[in-house]
Amino acid sequence: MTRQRLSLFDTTLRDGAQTTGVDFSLDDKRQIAAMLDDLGVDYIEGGYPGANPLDTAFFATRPDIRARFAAFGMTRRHGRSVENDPGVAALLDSRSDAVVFVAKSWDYQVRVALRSTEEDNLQAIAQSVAAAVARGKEAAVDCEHFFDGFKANEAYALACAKAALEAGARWIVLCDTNGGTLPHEIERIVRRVAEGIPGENLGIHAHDDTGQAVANSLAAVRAGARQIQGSLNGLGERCGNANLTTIIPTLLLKPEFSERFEIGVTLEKLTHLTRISHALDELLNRAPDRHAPYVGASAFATKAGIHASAVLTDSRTYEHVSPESIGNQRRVLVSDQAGKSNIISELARLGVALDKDDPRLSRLLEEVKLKEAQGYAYEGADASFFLLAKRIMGEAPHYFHVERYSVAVDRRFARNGGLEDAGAEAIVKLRVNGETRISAAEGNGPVNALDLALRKDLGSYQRFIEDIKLVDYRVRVFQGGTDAVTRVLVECADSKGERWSTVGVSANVIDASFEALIDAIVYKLLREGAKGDNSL
Ligand SMILES: CC(=O)SCCNC(=O)CCNC(=O)[C@H](O)C(C)(C)COP(=O)(O)OP(=O)(O)OC[C@H]1O[C@@H](n2cnc3c(N)ncnc32)[C@H](O)[C@@H]1OP(=O)(O)O
Ligand SMILES: CC(=O)C(=O)O
Repeated sequence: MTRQRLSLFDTTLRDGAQTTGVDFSLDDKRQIAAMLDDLGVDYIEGGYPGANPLDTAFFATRPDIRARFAAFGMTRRHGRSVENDPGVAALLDSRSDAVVFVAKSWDYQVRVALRSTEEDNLQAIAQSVAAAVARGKEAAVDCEHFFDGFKANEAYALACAKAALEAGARWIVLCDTNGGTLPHEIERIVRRVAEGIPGENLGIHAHDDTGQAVANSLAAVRAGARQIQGSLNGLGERCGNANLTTIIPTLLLKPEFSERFEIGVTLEKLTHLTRISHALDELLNRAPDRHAPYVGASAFATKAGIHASAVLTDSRTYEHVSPESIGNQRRVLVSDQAGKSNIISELARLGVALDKDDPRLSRLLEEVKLKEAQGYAYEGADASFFLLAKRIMGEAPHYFHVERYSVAVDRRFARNGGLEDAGAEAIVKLRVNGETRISAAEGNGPVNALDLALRKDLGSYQRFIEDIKLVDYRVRVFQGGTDAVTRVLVECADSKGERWSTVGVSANVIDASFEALIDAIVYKLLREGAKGDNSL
């Protein structure tokens, strides 16, 4: 069976710029366009030239991309001619390959939002499209509010779409602008539209206000639409747009679509998708969504023991596609939901072999469950889990012994009550290499001071820990009330690029932090192959 071509239209840089909290720079736009182009989308909508200086500058030089570069903007305004509309002129003058006109297709919106007439709106669509085509641009029309408009006045919504097609638009994009339409409605309406407008001219632009933008896009494809608009990581106005990071793997990996359609993204490029999704978050300074379909860190993470046992026998038992196909990874987590299979798998990842019949494995599993009941969480603290395993296996050397530590917090206030100075001092007394050493340090807070004092003088072990950097510190208080227990997670890195996480638990946040910091150092010493101190 010959497969039909589906066009992918990315609007990360236009509708994505309408996301709350997202503020692209020119350089961000250039980098994202390059990533999208490399991925293989067909169109990159760069923004709205003429609406703001950033987008105008972005369209003043065409980025060096293979994809079609699309400029977005309104049809000519009510009461103006196309020739005399600066907004239309900015679109036509931009260095774009395609122009996407947004046009109302709901008669109520024409009257209320545009304060125009139905007839004038039809003319604005036709005249704007014709002007773009006359300038040698490919034209598309985003029929705003199409589905609500269709339900209210089917004839007028269709007339808007037809006016665009007859004026020469390549794509008539049906927009679920308010995002309230459901998949079965989308499928029914697109089928009806496709009776008068060829499917190869129809696109879908869905918003996620009912959490179904992806389902709505796929429903439109089933009904005949041949272009999908969407964005990376589902960025977009309000709840976002259809998430291309979910749609692309679905089109390539699910036979219902992969057997009927082809897209510009290859299976090889699909293996870059997880990296691209995370790179976008990195640019936006956002934490990646761990639970994102396909690309999230938890998308192929198995926590339950029953699942882990089966996944390790045959991954297809609990995975709908292979994580490698999207460049993601399988993770088998250690927690209170774990069985021996989880433990064996995580130990193997950490380079430790332990047989299923080894009694130390049962002891380790019991200890994990006991500790988790006290508040420890090994799922995000692989180094502490490694140390726990090594201690139970009798393979954890003693390096040093902390006799005591103390921390003082210093706050000085000005006469007007404002904070004048703030800091903390810590003292750590420990035995190492047969000697007692006392180290003091100042820090910007108690944990910082403690960390610096602890790592100031570890005798012969100092050279192994010089390059440790504390890169993340997270505190969670749970159980609530006066019996609250504090869990601290610490993430460290070294100059080799290794990262490891440790956990500490106590009623006291400083004690919990101290425990996590000690684990972080001991883990590094163990990984570096440092010999234990026999004098302890
Ligand atoms: C569904 C969507 O996501 S559409 C995309 C929305 N994106 C944006 O709006 C982001 C960029 N927008 C902007 O920077 C500004 O809104 C601009 C520069 C485009 C326009 O700014 P202003 O001239 O100050 O107008 P304002 O934003 O207040 O109102 C929009 C105007 O466009 C008119 N308009 C809206 N849609 C259309 C349309 N499809 N065709 C013609 N005119 C339209 C409105 O009637 C209103 O007209 P008015 O100024 O006579 O009242
Ligand atoms: C065009 C657009 O972004 C919408 O109708 O939602």
